[in-house]
Parts: sequence; C-alpha cells; structure tokens
Amino acid sequence: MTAETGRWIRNFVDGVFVEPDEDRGFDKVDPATGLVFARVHEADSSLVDRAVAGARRALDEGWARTPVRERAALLRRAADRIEERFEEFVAAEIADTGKPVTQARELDVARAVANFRSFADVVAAAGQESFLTDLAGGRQSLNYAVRKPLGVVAVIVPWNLPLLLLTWKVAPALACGNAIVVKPSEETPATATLLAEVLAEVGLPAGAYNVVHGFGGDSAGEYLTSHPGIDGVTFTGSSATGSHVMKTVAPRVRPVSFELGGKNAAIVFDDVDLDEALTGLTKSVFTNTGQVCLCTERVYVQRSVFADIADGLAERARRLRLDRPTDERTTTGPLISQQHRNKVLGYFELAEQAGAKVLTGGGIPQLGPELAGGSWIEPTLWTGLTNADRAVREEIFGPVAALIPFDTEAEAIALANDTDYGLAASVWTNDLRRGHRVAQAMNVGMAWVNTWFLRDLRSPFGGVGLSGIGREGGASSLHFYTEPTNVCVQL
Ligand SMILES: NC(=O)c1ccc[n+]([C@@H]2O[C@H](COP(=O)([O-])OP(=O)(O)OC[C@H]3O[C@@H](n4cnc5c(N)ncnc54)[C@H](O)[C@@H]3O)[C@@H](O)[C@H]2O)c1
Ligand SMILES: N/C(=C\C=C\C=O)C(=O)O
Repeated sequence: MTAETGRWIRNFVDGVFVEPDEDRGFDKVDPATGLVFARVHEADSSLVDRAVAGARRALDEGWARTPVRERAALLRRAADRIEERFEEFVAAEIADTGKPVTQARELDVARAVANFRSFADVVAAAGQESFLTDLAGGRQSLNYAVRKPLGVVAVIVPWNLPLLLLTWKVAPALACGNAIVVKPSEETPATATLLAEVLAEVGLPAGAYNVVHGFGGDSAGEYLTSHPGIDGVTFTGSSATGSHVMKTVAPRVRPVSFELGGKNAAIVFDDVDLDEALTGLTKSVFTNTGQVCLCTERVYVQRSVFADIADGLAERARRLRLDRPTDERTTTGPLISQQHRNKVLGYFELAEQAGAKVLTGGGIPQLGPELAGGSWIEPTLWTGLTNADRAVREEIFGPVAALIPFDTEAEAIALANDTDYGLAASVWTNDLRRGHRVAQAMNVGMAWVNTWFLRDLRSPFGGVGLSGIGREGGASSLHFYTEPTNVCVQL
C-alpha cells in the first residue's frame, strides 16, 4: 500500500488509497524547475462523502473511546515511524515545495516528529476540571467536566510548511480521539498522503485519518467545509479564505479554529547587539523564502542604528544562496508557484511606484538553465516606504521587508500596532525590561524578544484581527479538539 503509483498522488479514504480517475487529475509542478513530476487525483464530492462517512464509522466503532494512554502510545509510534522514514518525508516535501533540504530536515520534518511527541505528552498529562462547592446548610456540590472528542474534524492546511502545519493539527485531533478528513493544499499533496501510510502502519483504525485532494471553492475544500457530517473545522491559510470558510460553516454553527495571515513587525532599538539582531532579522525575513506566516515584513529601526541595520541586512540578503533544493549549501528556495511569484512581483511594482528605494533584490534572479523554469525571486529590502503604503499594509508572503525608522518607544509601538493583522512580532533590545514591556504592548498572538520562531509547543499559538480566531498548542488544542460535558452532583 503506497501513496503513489507511478505518477499518481492518490486520495486516502476509509483506510485505502483510492484508484485515481484519469479524468479528475491535476498536475503537480516542481517549484524549483517548473517541471511536472506527478498528477494528483482530485476528489469529487462523492469521495469526500465517503471520507466523512469513514471517519464517522471509525469514531462509532471505537476510536473515540480508545483509552488516552493508547492514543498517546499511537502518537509516539507515529513519531518514531516518521523518524524511520525521515528522508522519504524530506524528499516528498522538497519535491512539493522546492525548499532547501537543510530546512526540510531541521524544520519541517523535525517539527512533525516533535508535534506528535508533544501532544502525546500533553494528552497523557491532561487532567479534568472539577470544583467542590460549599452550599448553605453544610451541603456541597461537585462539578466535574468530562471532555469528549469534537467528532469528525475537517483539517484544511496551506502549502508553506505543509507537514509541520498538518501534524500541528492532526496530532492533537487524534490525541483527543477525533477522526479527521484532511484537505492539503493543491500545491503540496505529497506529505499528507505519505502520512496516511505511516498512520496505517502504526495501527490507526481505518477511517480515522482521510486525505482528499483538490482545490477550494467548488472542489474538495468546499465540499468538506459545507459537509453536514463535519463537527468542526480547523483551517490554516489566508485571511480572505478564512473569512469565506467562516461563512460556509456558519449555517451549521460548527466550531472553527483559524490560523490566518500576518503582516508581522520587528522593532529594533539602538542598544541591540548588531550581529545578533542581523542574524535574527535575516531569519525572520527570509526563512522559507519569506513564506512563513510569522515572517517579518515590517522592520522598524531606531534612527541612530538605521543605517547599520539597513546595510547589514542588505549584505546578509545578498549572501543568501538560491540554488537546487537538494544542495546542502542552499539557503533559499523558490516561491511555491509562478502565480504566487506574480503576486509578489506585483507588490515589488507597487512599492517602487510608492517611492521605495530598493536596498537589494527587486527582481528575478538568473540561476542557469536547470532552474530557469522555477518560480524564483530575489530576496528584497526596501526603505522609503511608510505605513500608508499597500506594500506595508498587505501581506506579501515573500522574501521581502520594508525598513522604517522611528525615534521613540511609543512611536515604535504605535507603528507596529498600526495593522489589521495581529499574528506575531519581535522586539530586539538589550534592555530586557523594555523587551518585556514592548512585547506585551504588541497587539499580536505571539511576541518574541531577541529571537524569532522559537517555539514551546505547549504555549498558545494564533492571532488576533485578520490573523485568526482561537489558539492551538498545548491545552489550547485539547480545548478546541474536545467538547466538555460539565456534570454537577448534589452531595
Ligand atoms: N497563521 C498561521 O499559522 C499560518 C500558517 C501558514 C500559512 N498561513 C497563511 O496561509 C496563506 C498561504 O497559504 P495558502 O496560499 O495555501 O492559503 P489559501 O487560503 O489560499 O489556502 C489554504 C487552504 O485552503 C484551501 N481553500 C482555498 N479556498 C477554500 C475554500 N473556499 N473552502 C475550503 N478550502 C479552501 C486551499 O486549497 C488550501 O488547502 C498566507 O496568508 C499565510 O499567512 C497562516
Ligand atoms: N503553527 C506553527 C507555525 C506556523 C507557521 C506559519 O507559516 C507552529 O510553529 O506551531
């Protein structure tokens, strides 16, 4: 039983890989070269129906009542099995995204293992809420909450960190006894499909994990979110799509968890260690070619160190190595698609029309014939823009940031919070009292001080405003993926 036969990436429904329908396929392109390397079977509404029915049956036949310790043990087996098949997952993620092999190993696949292990620990250690209440007349009452699985959960994920973001939801959802129907991004079908093999190998019952491939509207994504058999939706993607999914789910008032877009700010004070700040900012602007929801696209720098930061960051950007994904020296891959590159290039145009000065980048790199067909773009930095410009207000989701000077702490806080998003921020200063103060003043879900994307998987992850609804991570995930029944007993 394998995810791919020859060229096809298949749907995994009710415990089996479904024979593809030649008439319902779409090409999967390698973003590094532009070459087609597989075809993906697009699930129709009847196959989505079968996936939801299979999930429901898995719940009813016992998966929902599996003891916590057995679910935790299964998650740990899944982590071990992903480690055993580590390089297969790395190869699949690279083929789908074109990302550098070093990142696929150290971030994407490593975090998938960590996600399963973390939620095995969290669910095994979770207690239940209970209260003993003293009543008049010396009597008492006992309140206790019993948490049950949400049920059949639709998991819809994006293309930027495909396996990391998928397992960030699959691990806690399974830990809590739910059954899942996954709709991976059409851009990155491979690792969600390979995960189906692993979960079957470690004993997850048929139907508890399903993968349906396709697009959003009028395709598998919308068939799933509008399906009457779905008990909840966890969605990671753009804010616009999240808003659409919210409308689709609204008539049936199902719980939703949204991890959406961002326009994240970094604030650099004049007392920073320049080398430390430049290392951290290079990571936060250019990791995954800027295709991380947490990436910095606005860098506010205290005026006296503005030139040092601007010149230093431009120099670091120029040293990034854009090359074949399988080359260990490569630091930076392509964007996910030509379509996304056109979107990013559109913002390059808008910024220059608004008077941006291009410190570095601003175009398409010439990388030789093998990569000429890929969706490559130059890491880019701008000065000369303001918070009024579209390139500073709208999420670009590429290797690009605007550097803007400030004078006072109050001004920096106001500039950083002047956004419709609210996902993440970073504060760079050696004055830790100021670091705490400014981080707490950020209207975001997550604020880092002198670091970026450093994660404890037990902490709440998510955003405010256009960046999302709800939190996942640690107990926050257990609360979303379960429904409590509070029992009150008169003693
Ligand atoms: N907050 C986070 O944790 C986080 C993490 C990663 C990416 N993102 C965001 O995701 C975006 C990039 O990913 P993307 O381009 O895949 O986002 P997207 O919104 O275009 O697609 C996300 C997923 O939703 C599906 N989809 C699209 N339309 C749908 C519909 N009408 N109904 C159901 N499903 C639908 C897509 O097929 C894909 O699987 C960026 O905005 C980025 O900020 C956020
Ligand atoms: N959800 C997480 C990362 C999101 C990255 C966005 O692109 C995580 O680290 O758990």
